[in-house]
Amino acid sequence: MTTLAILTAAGSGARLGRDLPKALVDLGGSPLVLHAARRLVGSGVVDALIVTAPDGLRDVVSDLLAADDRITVPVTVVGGGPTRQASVAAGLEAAHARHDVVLVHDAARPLIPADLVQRVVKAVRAGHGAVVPGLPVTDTVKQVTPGGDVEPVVATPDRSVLRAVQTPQGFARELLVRAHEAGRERAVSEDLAATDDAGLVEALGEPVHIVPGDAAAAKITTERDLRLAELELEGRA
Ligand SMILES: Nc1ccn([C@@H]2O[C@H](COP(=O)(O)OP(=O)(O)OP(=O)(O)O)[C@@H](O)[C@H]2O)c(=O)n1
Ligand SMILES: C[C@](O)(CO)[C@H](O)COP(=O)(O)O
Repeated sequence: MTTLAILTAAGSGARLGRDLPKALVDLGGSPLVLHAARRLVGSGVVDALIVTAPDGLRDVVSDLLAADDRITVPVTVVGGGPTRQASVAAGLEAAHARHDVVLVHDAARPLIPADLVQRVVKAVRAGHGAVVPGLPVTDTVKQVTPGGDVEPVVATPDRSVLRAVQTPQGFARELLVRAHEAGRERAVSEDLAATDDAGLVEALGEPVHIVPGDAAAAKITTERDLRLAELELEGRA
């Protein structure tokens, strides 16, 4: 019974707008991918890592992880695909079948607390095949017909039943493999691809469960998010 984490780091970071891929952008002296890898390993419940790296940067990512003394589990670095879904699928293909639980985590969420990782793994090991951390939605949410500067509102969903989901998402390995195989055709383009792995499990008709998320696991998409992560790291958030 071992747990593998697939750490997605192959995105370009277009919305961050730096001249290097987002996973390699510095946060408090270390690149995002290293923060995320350290915290996954530091949780004590991850036995191996597979990292998806941008084209042409596999060696750079490999060397970074190999040089860090906090990365004490075996690491494999694979090339990513054109979408996050394709990158996770590439990671899964490289996964050894001995790992019965697989976490999928974004390098873009570098500051995950150990207890969040532990909570997800514990719920999968308790028998839930797909487990996702989520936070209550605090804004009122409107459903619109998108397009144009002024969009018509269609509905106001009841926010008490909504959760904003994060990573790491945890899965029984065979369920995640089945979900990616069934959704394979969607992985080619951003328009079709699932934005998270749990979505592929839902498409199979299999149950997905939510455990409490953590604000510290926020995703870095823009410069503002990076500034907030700096504050979080300094304990000032
Ligand atoms: N083809 C891709 C696209 C994304 N990711 C990873 O998936 C996570 C979530 O993606 P996102 O935050 O959207 O990252 P980017 O795609 O890099 O950002 P952007 O959309 O702004 O380019 C990130 O850790 C990113 O590295 C990946 O491994 N392979
Ligand atoms: C998987 C994810 O982190 C869950 O919130 C997120 O959907 C991935 O980010 P993206 O910007 O939608 O690719």
